[in-house]
Amino acid sequence: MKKILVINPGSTSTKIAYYEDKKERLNKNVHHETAELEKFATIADQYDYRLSLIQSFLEDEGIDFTQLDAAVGRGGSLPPVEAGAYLVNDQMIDWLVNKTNVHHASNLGAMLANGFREKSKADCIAMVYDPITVDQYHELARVSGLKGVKRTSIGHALNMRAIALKTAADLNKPYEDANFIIAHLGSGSTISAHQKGRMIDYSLDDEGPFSVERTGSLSLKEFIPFCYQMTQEEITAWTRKKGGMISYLGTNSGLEVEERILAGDEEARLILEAMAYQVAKGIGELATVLSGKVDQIVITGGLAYSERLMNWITERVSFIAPVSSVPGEFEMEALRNGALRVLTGEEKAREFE
Ligand SMILES: Nc1ncnc2c1ncn2[C@@H]1O[C@H](COP(=O)(O)OP(=O)(O)O)[C@@H](O)[C@H]1O
Ligand SMILES: CCCC(=O)OP(=O)(O)O
Repeated sequence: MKKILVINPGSTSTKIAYYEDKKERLNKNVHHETAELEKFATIADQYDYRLSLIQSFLEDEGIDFTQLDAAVGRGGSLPPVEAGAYLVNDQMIDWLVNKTNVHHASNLGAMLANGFREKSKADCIAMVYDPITVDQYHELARVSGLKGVKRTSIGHALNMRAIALKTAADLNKPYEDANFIIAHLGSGSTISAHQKGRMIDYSLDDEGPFSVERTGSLSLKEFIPFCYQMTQEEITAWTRKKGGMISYLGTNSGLEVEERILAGDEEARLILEAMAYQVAKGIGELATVLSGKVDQIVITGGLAYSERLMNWITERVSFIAPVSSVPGEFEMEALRNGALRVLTGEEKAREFE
């Protein structure tokens, strides 16, 4: 029996799960107070705080973390990498702490997994799976339109690949023979074009549709003047934490917006419908990347629970391919499955270099 601890750090919480083989023994979302996290200057500085909080939580739940076979974390902003498993090593931690310029909570995944590996038995491994920087872009997708400005593949690779594999299994078609468009709509959003088992292009929430907190694409001529009124940190926070739906409606909660629409709030309806409209445009754009050969369109993430949003998107894109939804995310299971495949020798974990 393989004992696996899964750690998925988010901006306001750390999801943790403990499995014995595929059996889930614990699955919890440990919430972090904003005031607590604001005390730390950087994401990496949150390490000790999150580690001890998770440890006390595991102790309270009677989970023995000294006998783990694997501690697996959501992979953060590594340099562009192939999909799959990566063992945590000193180079990886050095990159996430000192070198990356994408400061995202997932960067703590490798560090926290390593922290629990150090507390566990000698043969326990620490690894990450399908980090946010999985890069399978094809050559054309890398050209941005301005030399020197890169198009980078940074998104919800873990959940999108898990959903793609699930969809392929549901359709009884090998993933390597299938073409899908998978839209992850959570706090952030990524839409991905999967061609024969590879995510060859994305429509992201900093260059495609807006999400609940992020702006999506903006008119450069309208936006450039703002860049002269703020620091780089301020403008990054504004566009990534205070953009999109929250900038119009003051909330990042799709649930609250649904309630407002039910109560007759016309602005709430307009903005949610505009989000659906932009997501549909993103899907349409990626359908051209696949030359219209799309087996299935799948909407996932928390917003896929919204029937209203699903209907608005489906109305516009169902001419391309059948549309289905897998609400929520399957990141914990995907991390567990990756660790299990490595522990059983079905998949080889790469060394990060
Ligand atoms: N039934 C629902 N209707 C509308 N929005 C929902 C529903 N359930 C969850 N959401 C919204 O989904 C978003 C969170 O998605 P989620 O995938 O959990 O994000 P993350 O894991 O990135 O924080 C929130 O805006 C939340 O309010
Ligand atoms: C940075 C790409 C992945 C991402 O946006 O994740 P969250 O939505 O969890 O912030």
